[in-house]
Amino acid sequence: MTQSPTQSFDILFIGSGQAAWNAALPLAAMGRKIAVVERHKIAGVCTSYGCNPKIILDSPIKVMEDAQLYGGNGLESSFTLDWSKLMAHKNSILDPLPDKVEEMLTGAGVTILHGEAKFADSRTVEVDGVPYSAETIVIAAGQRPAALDIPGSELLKTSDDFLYLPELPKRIVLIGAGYVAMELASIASKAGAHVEVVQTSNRALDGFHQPYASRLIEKMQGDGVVFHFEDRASGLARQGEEYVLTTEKGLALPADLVINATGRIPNTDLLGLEAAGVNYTQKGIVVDRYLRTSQPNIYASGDVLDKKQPRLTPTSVFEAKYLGALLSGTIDAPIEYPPIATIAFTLPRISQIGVSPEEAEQSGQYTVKPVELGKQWDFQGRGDTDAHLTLVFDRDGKLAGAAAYSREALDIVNALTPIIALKLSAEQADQLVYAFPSFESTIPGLLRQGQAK
Ligand SMILES: Cc1cc2nc3c(=O)[nH]c(=O)nc-3n(C[C@H](O)[C@H](O)[C@H](O)COP(=O)(O)OP(=O)(O)OC[C@H]3O[C@@H](n4cnc5c(N)ncnc54)[C@H](O)[C@@H]3O)c2cc1C
Ligand SMILES: NC(=O)c1ccc[n+]([C@@H]2O[C@H](COP(=O)([O-])OP(=O)(O)OC[C@H]3O[C@@H](n4cnc5c(N)ncnc54)[C@H](O)[C@@H]3O)[C@@H](O)[C@H]2O)c1
Repeated sequence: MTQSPTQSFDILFIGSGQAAWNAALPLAAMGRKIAVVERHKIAGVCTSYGCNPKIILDSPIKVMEDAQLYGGNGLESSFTLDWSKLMAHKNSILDPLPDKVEEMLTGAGVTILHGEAKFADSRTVEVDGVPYSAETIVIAAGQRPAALDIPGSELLKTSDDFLYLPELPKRIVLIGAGYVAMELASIASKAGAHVEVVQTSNRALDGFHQPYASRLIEKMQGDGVVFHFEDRASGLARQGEEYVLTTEKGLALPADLVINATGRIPNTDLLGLEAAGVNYTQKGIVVDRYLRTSQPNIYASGDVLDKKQPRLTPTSVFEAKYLGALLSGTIDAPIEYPPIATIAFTLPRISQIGVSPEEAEQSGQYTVKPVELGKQWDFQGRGDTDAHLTLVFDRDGKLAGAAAYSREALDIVNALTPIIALKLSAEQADQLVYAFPSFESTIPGLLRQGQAK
């Protein structure tokens, strides 16, 4: 029997998430022969197991809490959250998206290969054992939840499971207090579950402005979330209908669901990177300033990279767009990352961009100005009375960073992003006429604080 010749492509992407399709699409539109390999759902984590399902589940919960803040002030609200209906609503919106993204890609001429990709050599990728060759290969394989090495670990669930729960369990224990654990704790507790958090250190949301993380912990404790700090999960067992999580300090926490949220690891282990000569560390694939790996025809983008930038969807999109331009020959310059806004979608939210107040204090090169947003009439009107903003100004008095604690922290950080990224001065901001009333309309006034001695 004659073997069919190996199909070849100009560029083959491993993974179909934001870090891949935002490059694959423009390159295909330019006439390049593109393949995208995906072993699971098309469009990756953000679409089905990350940002999108999380925010659909969070949104009505925020509406409930926002409305409750008007209690006694003209809006008497009483809501009932039906988790199963909310989950069905979320699924009805998001379940069709992978097919829609696949149609969009194939419509542009991209070949989708469903299966597990593994390098045979630096120009050949096997998909479920079938070889395909490509001149250029982009690794955009993302991350997955880290495993926890404790007895009974096979009983642990992850955020992937939480985001598809048909019913909300009565008692949930979350291991970890990073983005994933804090966001899920916020949703689950407000939706009616009893939530406990076991965390190794004495802090939550590492990397965020810690006074705000402490405020958030207090607020969540007030909502009934129980935090067990400076402790570690040591074992999980099933006892009849329930689970019991034991900890190193001797706690035995009964629960209906135990979620491991102790971090995410890069999907580098099954790729056969040695066969391709691609260097990587435990944190991900090593690239140069052109997102090129140790093998010159192989690039990488998104969460799978070993990088200092936050592993977020906007970072993956930025890298994919950069690669799209680089591989089409439109640009030849190294990647220059702008300041990247980040937010924990808790209630209230915590957001941050640019130089953090902690970095500013350490370097001594900046001025840090606190702003009591919660004392302003508009925040008081909405009941967002704990809202707070910390601004970081550089030596020229320009805004270099900001951290916000507020129900509106998303809008606040997005409003400040162009000011920081474009390094606008107070005088330039004076030329921006925003709609009023709004946080944006206060920005010129806030920027003048950078000039005050
Ligand atoms: C619970 C949760 C909430 C989040 N919320 C937010 C948020 O609110 N905002 C935000 O900005 N970010 C959020 N993130 C992070 C965001 O989802 C990621 O940064 C983003 O999805 C990264 O995109 P990517 O394309 O690099 O990787 P991914 O989306 O992980 O895509 C990689 C793809 O590669 C595939 N793959 C891996 N190995 C192979 C292989 N060998 N063969 C074939 N296919 C393979 C995977 O199946 C996957 O589909 C969240 C993450 C989680 C887990
Ligand atoms: N809003 C967003 O943008 C968003 C939301 C969710 C996830 N994400 C992305 O996903 C990534 C992963 O988030 P994550 O929360 O899984 O990881 P993380 O690294 O942010 O947090 C993990 C937490 O687990 C704790 N921990 C580690 N081992 C432990 C143990 N044995 N017992 C108890 N606690 C332990 C750590 O101290 C840390 O607090 C984030 O870095 C981010 O890039 C982003």
